[in-house]
Amino acid sequence: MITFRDVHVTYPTGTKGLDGVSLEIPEGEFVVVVGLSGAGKSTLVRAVNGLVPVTSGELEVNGQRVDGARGGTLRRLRADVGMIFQGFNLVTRVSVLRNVLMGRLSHSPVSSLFGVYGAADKEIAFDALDRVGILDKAYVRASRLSGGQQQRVAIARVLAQQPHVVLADEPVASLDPPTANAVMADLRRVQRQLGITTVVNLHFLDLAKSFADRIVGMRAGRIVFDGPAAEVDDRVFESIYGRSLSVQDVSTAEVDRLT
Ligand SMILES: Nc1ncnc2c1ncn2[C@@H]1O[C@H](COP(=O)(O)OP(=O)(O)OP(=O)(O)O)[C@@H](O)[C@H]1O
Repeated sequence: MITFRDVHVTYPTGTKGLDGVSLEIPEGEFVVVVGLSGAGKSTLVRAVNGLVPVTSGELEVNGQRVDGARGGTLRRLRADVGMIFQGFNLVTRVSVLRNVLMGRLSHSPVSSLFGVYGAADKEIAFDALDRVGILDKAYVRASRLSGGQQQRVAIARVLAQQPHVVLADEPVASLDPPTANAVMADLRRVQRQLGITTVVNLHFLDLAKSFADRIVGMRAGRIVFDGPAAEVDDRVFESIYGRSLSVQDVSTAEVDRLT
């Protein structure tokens, strides 16, 4: 369970990232956050693992307060919250397996410091690779994989971490539309299999509607819509984006389907 209670984030520049956000995300839900650039989507997601400090209000993850957490408390929290980034953040000069094993760092810090992982850690890493369909790439250098495959490695690394919460900040923004769809389908499938609470920022509304249980719409640091994906119609779209739907708001795959 993730709970925001009247959370404000003000950056040192004075810009408001979040302006009084209250939100409850129950365990096992798949939530997609949408909104214009600068609406506060990344700030919302990054606040959950303390990457962005909360200025005021309360933020709790599985009963643990994130606001004000530091040191060991923050490390324990981050061990339980996996993060997937737009740019994959892999170490591309080493193998896929080594990258996935990095997800075990918070569980076996001493042995992994020396690059030695136990059989149990390797089994977890192989299982994670299998879940995203790239087990055959385990010994391939990460740099040799396509963007979609690299993001699957990043998903496998997060799964190897065995977190209760996964955060994904624009995870498919650098992929072409069919690959973006396939990677979202992988993320959604493993999320359902393992019941991990997942919060994803997405740019395209059709992707958000296809994969979300629930959509949170943001505008100027505030939540302007919160409901099931099926309830997002043109009126809701306008409340989030301040204008009607245009061709730039849907992925190429959706444009093809509509024309
Ligand atoms: N490190 C920072 N320092 C100062 N201002 C920031 C910082 N990060 C974000 N902001 C500002 O906070 C507001 C919310 O930004 P945020 O990145 O959360 O929006 P977003 O909806 O994720 O946008 P995008 O889709 O472009 O990533 C914006 O006005 C942004 O310029």
